[in-house]
Amino acid sequence: MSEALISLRGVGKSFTRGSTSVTALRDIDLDVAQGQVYAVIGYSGAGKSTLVRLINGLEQPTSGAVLVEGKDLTSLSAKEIRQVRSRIGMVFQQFNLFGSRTVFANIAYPLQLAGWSKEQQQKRVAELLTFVGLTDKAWAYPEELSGGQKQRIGIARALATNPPILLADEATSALDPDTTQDVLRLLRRVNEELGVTIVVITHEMDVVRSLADHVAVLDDGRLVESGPVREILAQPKAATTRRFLDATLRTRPGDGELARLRETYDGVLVTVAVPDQHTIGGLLTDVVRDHDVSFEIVHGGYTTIKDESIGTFTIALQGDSTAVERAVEALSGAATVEVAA
Ligand SMILES: Nc1ncnc2c1ncn2[C@@H]1O[C@H](COP(=O)(O)OP(=O)(O)OP(=O)(O)O)[C@@H](O)[C@H]1O
Repeated sequence: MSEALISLRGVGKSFTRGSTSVTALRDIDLDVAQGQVYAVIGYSGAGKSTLVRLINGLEQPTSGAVLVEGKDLTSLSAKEIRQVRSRIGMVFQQFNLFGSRTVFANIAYPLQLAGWSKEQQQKRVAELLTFVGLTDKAWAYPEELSGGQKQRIGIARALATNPPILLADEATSALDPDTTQDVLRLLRRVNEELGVTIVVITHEMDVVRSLADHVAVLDDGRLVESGPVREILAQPKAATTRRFLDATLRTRPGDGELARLRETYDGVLVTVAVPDQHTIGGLLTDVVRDHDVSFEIVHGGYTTIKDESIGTFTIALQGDSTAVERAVEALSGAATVEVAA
């Protein structure tokens, strides 16, 4: 049995409509370990919703296997799939609250379905309302709440029966930037304080940056890149990932910016990603001291990822070609380095 809480093994999914077939996912391998916040990012049509429906057992893959807590969903009965689904809390973009029920009744609903007693329900709903900071809204109706408050209630309801996994499908896409940050902070607490493993589906790199520790990038049904967020942000390999980053992080020069820098500055353009705020100065000082080169910082800055920051600086490195090569080698020993072609 794999150690991952969720595993996709060579998963493909096609839909057939009449004589045409659409392939939504191709040969996806993905492992989400217990305790992780794993983001799946992709543009519209990349296959994100299909992936969610496969993980929560609403659809079966055309090929490959989906495992949740070691159970292969492709080999389970409908009843067994329902049991697996009860281990996954769902949070939706449009909140999906019952408008005719109070906040209390919305959160109590899954408890009622699971057969909890009235007293147990009351105790659990009170705990959840405290956790999401909305004890004063127990008797309000969803229409009386702001979008952010609705999503807090959506999260409380998803957590009601203590599922070990939370699947958040574009959970902040309907919210403004400030409210988005509040909800992302709440999701982090869900992960850190309650130990819930979270899979976040999003089209926003900012969500990945503030919340996730791992990320997979989907493009046209393919998983084009995956790994720790810090590594992918520091050195994205796939063109799709770079597009996402160029749109959100101003610290990495895009192709147009690199062309402009090349016209403006002499020397070799080198982009250096450093792991924290205290590294770049010392690193560049050492390189200039040890090698016969000079430099100018021409682009870059710091970006916050969860509570840490990484710096990405583009420098124009000047000197003879051997010295520049050695300097790049020295930088590569201490940081992630990309030399512009
Ligand atoms: N039930 C279906 N029948 C036919 N085609 C489908 C079905 N569900 C999804 N698709 C197709 O599969 C591809 C991926 O769709 P999916 O909804 O998973 O993408 P997405 O990344 O979630 O996009 P969005 O962000 O726009 O929701 C699209 O080409 C879509 O048209």
